[in-house]
Amino acid sequence: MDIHQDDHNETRLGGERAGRTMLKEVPVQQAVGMRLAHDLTQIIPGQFKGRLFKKGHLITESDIPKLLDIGKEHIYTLELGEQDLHEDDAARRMAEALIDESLLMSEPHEGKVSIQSPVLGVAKIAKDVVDQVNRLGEIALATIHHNKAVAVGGKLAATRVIPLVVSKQKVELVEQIAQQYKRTYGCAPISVSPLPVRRIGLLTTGSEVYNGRIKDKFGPAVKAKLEALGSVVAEQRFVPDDRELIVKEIKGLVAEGYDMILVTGGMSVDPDDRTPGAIAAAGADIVSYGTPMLPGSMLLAGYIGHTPIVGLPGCVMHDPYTSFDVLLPRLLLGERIDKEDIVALGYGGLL
Ligand SMILES: Nc1nc2c(c(=O)[nH]1)N[C@H]1C(S)=C(S)[C@@H](COP(=O)(O)OP(=O)(O)OC[C@H]3O[C@@H](n4cnc5c(N)ncnc54)[C@H](O)[C@@H]3O)O[C@H]1N2
Ligand code: MOO
Repeated sequence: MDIHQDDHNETRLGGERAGRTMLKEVPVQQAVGMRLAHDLTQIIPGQFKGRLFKKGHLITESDIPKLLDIGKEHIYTLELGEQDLHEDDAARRMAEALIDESLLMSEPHEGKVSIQSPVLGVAKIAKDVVDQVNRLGEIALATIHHNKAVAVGGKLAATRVIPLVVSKQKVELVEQIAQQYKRTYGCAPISVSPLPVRRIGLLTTGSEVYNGRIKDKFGPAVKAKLEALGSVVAEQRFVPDDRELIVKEIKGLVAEGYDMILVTGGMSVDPDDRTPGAIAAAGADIVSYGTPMLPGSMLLAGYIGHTPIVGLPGCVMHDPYTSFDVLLPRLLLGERIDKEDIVALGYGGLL
């Protein structure tokens, strides 16, 4: 947007357009009785970052030292042109256009509108749309990653324009991009798929655990990860490092009709690591043994019929974020994982 300085204290936004916005700079000492044109921010590192004064605040004599303390020697008075939008309204309109109507939208705060999830779910974010919108310039649309789990009230996205005032036309372009996406895909570019409650069958391998030499640490770790996503371990069984016994118990868990089977331990290169072979022998279609993500490289993902089966390597027991944690939200939604999903883990997958 063009900004033309008309004289010492008046700024015109929008060049020669009709209905242009007039911004006037007023020294704070002369601003008593005027209203602020936008939220004003204070930052005290380590202590405070936020709104000190709200848009529309009526300036009083006692505000003057506070304004000077945050470096404001002038304030703007604003006459909004009919072809322009204030940053608060632009942020609000962009958010309304882009999000599913079930999502929670904040009031503008320092020009920013935040979008939160009303449910425990999985973020569904159209990256192409986010890129298209941000390519327009003067706009910030920030989101979390597609397919990330999000808690109730968890942040999904935020919108803001860069200048105080932006042309309506630019916001209309955002609305058109969002409309086009909705027409093509039948859903908003930013939405959440609620996580259903799934019942999981867990098989823990390892003779050292089975024989009581050490206490099981996999069970509690896997239970915590599933519970955080609203699902439950319905049953945990234990087996020593014996291929035939592992195959038998996998088949037993499948017969119980659980939504997903997880098999822990024995996933790497030792002669006692029997789990990948046993999963194959139990009749699984293997999508991938191994993922290009560290931690979680020795994970196996496959299906027995429609039931996902995942071999979990040792790291899942102690690392908070592994390839399992990336795939888990989609597995719980019932989305089919394919080889390309595994391939995609490599870029950015070194933690
Ligand atoms: N030479 C190589 N070494 C390792 C490789 C490799 O490719 N070459 N891969 C590494 C990766 S990655 C992982 S992850 C680990 C472990 O993988 P495993 O799934 O085979 O784990 P285990 O050998 O069965 O056990 C490792 C460790 O964890 C303890 N464990 C296993 N299950 C339980 C349980 N339920 N509760 C408590 N503790 C458990 C086990 O006793 C071992 O101490 O291999 C790397 N090494
Ligand atoms: O499967 Mo390992 O987890 O990369 O540590």
